[in-house]
Amino acid sequence: MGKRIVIALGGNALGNNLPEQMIAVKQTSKAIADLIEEGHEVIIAHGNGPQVGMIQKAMAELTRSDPEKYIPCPLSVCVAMSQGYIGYDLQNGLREELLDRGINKGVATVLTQVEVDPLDPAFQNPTKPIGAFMTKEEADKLVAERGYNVIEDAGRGYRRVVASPKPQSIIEIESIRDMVSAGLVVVACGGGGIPVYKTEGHHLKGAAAVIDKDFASCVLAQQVNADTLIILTAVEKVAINFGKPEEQWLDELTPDQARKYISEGHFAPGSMLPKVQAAVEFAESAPGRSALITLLEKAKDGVAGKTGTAIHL
Ligand SMILES: Nc1ncnc2c1ncn2[C@@H]1O[C@H](COP(=O)(O)OP(=O)(O)O)[C@@H](O)[C@H]1O
Ligand SMILES: NC(=O)OP(=O)(O)O
Repeated sequence: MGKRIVIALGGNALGNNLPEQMIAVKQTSKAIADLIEEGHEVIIAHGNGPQVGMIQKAMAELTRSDPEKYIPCPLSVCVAMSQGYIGYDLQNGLREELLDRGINKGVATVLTQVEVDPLDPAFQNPTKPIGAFMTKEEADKLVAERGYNVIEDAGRGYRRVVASPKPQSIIEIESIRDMVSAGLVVVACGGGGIPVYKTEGHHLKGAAAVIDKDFASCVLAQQVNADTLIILTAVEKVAINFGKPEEQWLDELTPDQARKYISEGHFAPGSMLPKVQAAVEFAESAPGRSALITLLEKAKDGVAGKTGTAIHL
């Protein structure tokens, strides 16, 4: 029987620049269409780290070129722009793949706002890497000239980091539910959602942040009452002792085992840790729910129970 599945797409599903994204989305669309063809209801969320960094950099250059003419573009607006153009590519990639298979299903992107707490301590402690990798010299220059926060990212180079508050609720959730019920394939909560908080009356104010898409996908999966949350990334399974000689790939994880491994430091912050945390939160949120972490191209096999790391009670 078909399941309701929320898919969270990682960086390898989208590539690092526009031409890479066009190619990557073709492969991504095949993996998603496989699940739709099997009768599953699919809701898609995705990351935006490289893309939102690129947009923010372009907008900042524009302001620097003529500050009178081009006022600074808030980070929340950059997130909205990233949702728009990633959704555009996903809509077209999926539309084509589904039509090629004789499946006539609408695909639609919802520009999604996600509520955050303006007092979330994450605003004082930027951790979310965005944009391209830099050399140490480039990073030092950005810190000195613009006061940006940068980190050294797992031996791969330096990246700018911004605040990443926890998602609380999805503003457009009713629209998303209605569209899913109407049989549409919905792309929602892109880039973790546009971070907003409530001010006076019904006004929503954009926040200078980028929400983690794994945590936002977990909230989305709960709020659409999904059966499964699938987090697609660049590894087939989750490992303990990752990258070490005693590395061990895991087929299954209970929330309690996951918490033990988290406390032992097996999952890297900013990469595998939020995925395992989101998977545990979803698996524990209601009876019968499970999460799966696997490779993009193994999604179909993962849902069939043949691979990936399944997280359930
Ligand atoms: N314990 C672990 N098991 C498996 N992969 C891990 C682990 N710790 C860190 N990783 C790394 O995390 C990566 C996934 O994180 P990331 O690249 O940030 O995700 P995304 O697909 O969302 O862009 C994997 O490709 C792997 O290199
Ligand atoms: N917003 C977000 O989590 O993006 P990445 O998955 O690209 O880091």
